[in-house]
Amino acid sequence: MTQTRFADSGPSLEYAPRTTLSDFGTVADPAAGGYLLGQINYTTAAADPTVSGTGSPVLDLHMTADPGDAFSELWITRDPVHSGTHDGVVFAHDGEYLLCAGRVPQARTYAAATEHAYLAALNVMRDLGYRHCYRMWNFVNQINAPNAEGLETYRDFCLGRANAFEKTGFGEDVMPAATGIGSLGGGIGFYFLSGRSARPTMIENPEQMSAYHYPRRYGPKAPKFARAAHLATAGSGHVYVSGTASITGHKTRYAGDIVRQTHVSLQNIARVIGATNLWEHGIPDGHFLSNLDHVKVYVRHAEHIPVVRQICTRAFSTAAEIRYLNVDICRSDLLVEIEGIAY
Ligand SMILES: O=C(O)C1=C[C@@H](O)[C@H](O)C=C1
Ligand SMILES: CC(=O)C(=O)O
Repeated sequence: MTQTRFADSGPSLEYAPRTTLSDFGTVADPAAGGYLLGQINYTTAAADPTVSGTGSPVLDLHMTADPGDAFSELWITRDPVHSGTHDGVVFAHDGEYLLCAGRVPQARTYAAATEHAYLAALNVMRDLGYRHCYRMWNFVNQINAPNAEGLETYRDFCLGRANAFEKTGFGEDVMPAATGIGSLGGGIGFYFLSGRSARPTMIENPEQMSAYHYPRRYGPKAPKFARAAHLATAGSGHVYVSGTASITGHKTRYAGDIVRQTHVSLQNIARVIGATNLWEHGIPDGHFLSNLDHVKVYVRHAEHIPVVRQICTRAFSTAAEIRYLNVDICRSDLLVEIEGIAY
């Protein structure tokens, strides 16, 4: 696959859907100048995706055991949305952006069902003309456990995803940013953001091997995602940063050491969004960690959350929305993973 390095990100678009991490159950108010492209609930039980009474996709993810920690991620867009369903996938689009969401029910193995669900979502994007997918999220229950055939569930998921990408040619030029993280139940929930004319630029980290080049020791098919995706919108654009962990090259660093893993994760993010690296990718404006917002911090062990919170509070802006989630990470020796969006 050729890596897009100096992609023409095309004209600056006037807007891109913005999100907010609201208290659970909050619903966007069109009167407040926005339309709800999709609502993702990080909550205490998983459910199949639905289209709400007001015509927005809703996906419930089992991401917390405490109802008090549940929150909703609301993707707000500028124009009225049209919604629909196709083969288990729900979607909404506003003429420029599309959000689609799906779920693969709990199963003994996941590759075939993941491939089918991904193909449904990729077909929706293609058929509606939103070919430029720039961000994917995947929430995989029992992510480190062996499936019924002894293959780690994450690797099983990666196999199905890769097969869907290969069958459609998706990702051959521009790979989206992504997150692939554990959950507390509900099989595999996923949601994607895609644009019609917004051509994302995929961003890689020179300190890390591109995940899609990982050697076979990490699974039969490599994970398929970029370290970040830049969307050229008005101003400096948005940088969607993938889930980022304590990996340099292709190896996990500081196994067992939560403090050092947190610092390496933050260093990786700072490197990806920094001016030097973005310039290398043809993007003139760099960012700092203090520019990151809508941060999700995934921590394997609950007892580590206080120290991770202490480190992240110092690293990010006091204005940043940050949520901490106690879930498994896609490699059994990883203790923490961080994602966010730089505006
Ligand atoms: O497989 C993924 O999409 C993925 C896994 C983790 O490395 C991280 O969450 C980023 C993406
Ligand atoms: C495993 C992980 O977080 C990565 O591949 O970036």
